[in-house]
Amino acid sequence: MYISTRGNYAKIRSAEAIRLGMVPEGGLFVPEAVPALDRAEINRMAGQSYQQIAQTILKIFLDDFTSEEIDDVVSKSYQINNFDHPDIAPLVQIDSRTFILELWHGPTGAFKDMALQIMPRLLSHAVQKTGAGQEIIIPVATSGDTGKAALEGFRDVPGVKIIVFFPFGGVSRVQELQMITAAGNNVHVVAVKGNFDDCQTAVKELFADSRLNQVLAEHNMAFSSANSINWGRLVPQIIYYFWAYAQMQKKGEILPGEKINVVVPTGNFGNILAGFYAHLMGLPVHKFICASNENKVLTDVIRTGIYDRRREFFKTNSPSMDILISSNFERFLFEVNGHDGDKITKWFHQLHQEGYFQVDDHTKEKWQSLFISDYATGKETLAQIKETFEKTGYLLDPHTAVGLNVYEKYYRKTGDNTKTVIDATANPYKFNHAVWEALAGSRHGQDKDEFLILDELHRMTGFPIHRALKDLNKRMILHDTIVEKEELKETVKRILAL
Ligand SMILES: N[C@@H](CCOP(=O)(O)O)C(=O)O
Repeated sequence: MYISTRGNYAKIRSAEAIRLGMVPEGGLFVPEAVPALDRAEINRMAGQSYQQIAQTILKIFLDDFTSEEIDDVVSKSYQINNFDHPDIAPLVQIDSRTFILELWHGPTGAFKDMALQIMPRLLSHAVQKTGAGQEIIIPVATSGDTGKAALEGFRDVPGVKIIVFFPFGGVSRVQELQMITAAGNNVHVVAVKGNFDDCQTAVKELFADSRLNQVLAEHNMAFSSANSINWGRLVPQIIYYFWAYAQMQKKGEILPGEKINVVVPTGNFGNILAGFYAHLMGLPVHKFICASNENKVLTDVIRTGIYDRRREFFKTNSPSMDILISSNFERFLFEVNGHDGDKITKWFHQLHQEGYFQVDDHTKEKWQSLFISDYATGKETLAQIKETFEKTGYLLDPHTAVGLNVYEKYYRKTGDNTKTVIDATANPYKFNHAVWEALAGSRHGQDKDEFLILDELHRMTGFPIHRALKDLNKRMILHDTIVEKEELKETVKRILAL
């Protein structure tokens, strides 16, 4: 069963949680209890395919779906037409202790595809199961990657309309083009004069607006979410942590039961939280290393227990992590403080009203031996891309470079030789200007055409061009709406003709 992090909603089954997206009154759905996998089952995964591991994990969490339904969605989602690598998420070794988990082989070149290729199928089943029969409206807030992955995943899905809001000027040109050229008879893309937090806050307000939800219901519509606030987005992300562990075991890099480190560059805390759920299920993890860019609200809260968003918002060269209000930290706090919904309600109310909260020492102690946090500046990010390429021939995107940079700092400080998996969250060619600046050592490329740079980078590095980016500059612009951040609700009403 699924419960609300704020204790303000009845227990529901997974299909209902996925259909609703988030708790309408505020709060996120989480499993009432996290099921444990026994050691033998985790060891068996070393001989299994990505699809088999996916089936195991999904069946545990989505037990109101039939086994046939899960098998069907898994085989349709994680297949070679959707992912350009037979491993789905290949694990690449770059030195004796460091392994890069490439999560960007899906259709849009970002880790979001790992969940957004399967989630639309889960949502369609969820809608049928809950008998709601309404048209599902999915407002999405994105800092660049979720938007395109959701547009791709939900394109032409019957009974669904998707409206993506991205910060105008706050995403890379490739990310922007991927979204504004998105085809499909049910997709809308809107640029917002604001940052990601403005988009995400406004989207959450739509869910909480009872009058608007009533009007929607009168038109036989209902909101759901494709962001990681939806449990249906998060649960598929648990799979790849077990997969990575299984690959390490299979390659003989670790012994059964040996602990690994997991490094996650993260802004909305969803990706690292999925790893934490894997750990709660029994995945042997020594340290989770949470890596931020200059918007280091997560680094600070993990270190000090004080969540404070009253700070300057930086536009960085790892824009997908330009986030100060990290939705999934709420789920994390709920797990570590023993499901105390009252505390969560108090803290998140204070965050909303006053811009900060401080957790008690007891709560902070619960994560301090397991979680490490640090951040990389823009300059360090570029230097990491260059250094890694020169040393290993491996090309990092800026977000993955943030992860590796933070990990290297941790390694220098501790000498911890534990084998380490770093989530590679995006294809480097989604961020050509930053990668060019890193490798060429100058900002000259900033004024150059994005796709000329892409070609030059390709020539320089030999790194293959992701299929999603090949003819992106030749596609027609289909979405050109730009709105003020205060106009988001009106925009939704206009699109839906309410
Ligand atoms: N980094 C994300 C922000 C939204 O995160 P999500 O995991 O909640 O969808 C993005 O690229 O849009």
